[in-house]
Amino acid sequence: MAASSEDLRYLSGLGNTFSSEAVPGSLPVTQNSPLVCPLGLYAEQLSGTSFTTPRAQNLRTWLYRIKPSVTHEPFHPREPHHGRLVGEFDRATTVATPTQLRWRPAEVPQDPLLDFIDGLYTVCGAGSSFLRHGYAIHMYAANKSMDGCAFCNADGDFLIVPQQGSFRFAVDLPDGPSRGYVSEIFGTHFQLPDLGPIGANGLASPRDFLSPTAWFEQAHRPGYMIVQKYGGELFTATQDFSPFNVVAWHGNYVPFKYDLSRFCPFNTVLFDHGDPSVNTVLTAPTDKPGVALLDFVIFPPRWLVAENTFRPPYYHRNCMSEFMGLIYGIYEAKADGFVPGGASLHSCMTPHGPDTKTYEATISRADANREPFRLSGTLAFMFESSLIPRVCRWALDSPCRDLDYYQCWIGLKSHFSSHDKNGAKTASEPADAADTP
Ligand SMILES: O=C(O)Cc1cc(O)ccc1O
Ligand SMILES: [Fe+2]
Repeated sequence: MAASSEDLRYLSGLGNTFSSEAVPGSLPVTQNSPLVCPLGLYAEQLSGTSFTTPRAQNLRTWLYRIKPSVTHEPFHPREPHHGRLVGEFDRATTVATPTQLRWRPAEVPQDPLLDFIDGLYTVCGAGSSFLRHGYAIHMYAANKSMDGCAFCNADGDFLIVPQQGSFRFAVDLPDGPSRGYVSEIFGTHFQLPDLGPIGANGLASPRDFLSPTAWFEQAHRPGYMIVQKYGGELFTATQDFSPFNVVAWHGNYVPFKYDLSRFCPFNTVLFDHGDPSVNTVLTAPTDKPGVALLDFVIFPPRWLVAENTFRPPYYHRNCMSEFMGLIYGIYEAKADGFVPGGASLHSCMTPHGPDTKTYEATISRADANREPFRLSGTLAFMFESSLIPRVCRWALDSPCRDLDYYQCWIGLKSHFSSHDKNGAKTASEPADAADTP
């Protein structure tokens, strides 16, 4: 049995410490671990950071369960094992490539039936879940709800971006098939970015992050399967009850969901194209200030108003690596080939930017680019990391791979002329000394 959507209630606010009880009086009030918990529940602490992590980053939750998580048969490697998940990105498992990569969307299969776990496969990543440093980027296509089965991840935190369909955890598919993207971060957690000079408000607001309230099912469930992801591998163990048996809880280590349409974008209002960091929804920091293990950045509908400016993304090479996906619509830098459900990867220092069609259309519509323009009906995103990803062999060999991707820039022709019709300096005239880098 799953909770119907009417049963689902949420608590609002990222980073808050919450309390929730499904039965009045089920949450111990003056201590975490009483000799006997109210209503005969078991107390269980879930630690998301080391015990001694400084208070501002410390994450833990106290759960009051009908039976504790420990009550299960031994773990075994999961069978059948599709073996397309990676937790350590080394030469044995993955490939290094500076090539611009792009993939068409994976078909959501009719057959075989795949739930979220079987439909999940790693595309690329860096580091190691064992060393608690790094990340993995996965994609999934699923056509079946998880039934009598729950997923648990010992390796890291999942940030799931459904592109099609809807689901809830353990992944039920109430409206048919689903497809999407997952970033997984090892050894750290997502937080809201600092806002700097933007001030106290803007971008993603803490109150729009929703965490579920306590909810439980009590029935005897023989053969309930727990799938544990550990070191990039899957293990299963059975138990005779549902793990969704938390009658009460309190703490700040909680799952949350966020509706991207709530994002309040900021942008340049006079000239030039701002850097995409201004659209960061969540960031997973490293120890170096301003250097992310993984930023989740979006390119939402918004007004483009910059004057005398090439408004699409600029051509660039970035020491950060950029994995992109498209949820719906057309991405502003690619006239075609980058479609909803597809993906691209531009690794550290790999040149990229608008395709030829976008460049030519933009500069030939110079007048139109002086008018405010509402970019509508589109939502793209980027997972951006300071760690260079290695790519899974099956992703490189996938029939969805767009081997002609590079062609989208081959048509970029020289527009250079030594006589600038706007009267600016020409190539034959040396620049002023002060202008010389
Ligand atoms: O490469 C991309 O399309 C993402 C991106 C968008 C943008 O507006 C500026 C820089 C950047 O990397
Ligand atoms: Fe980029």
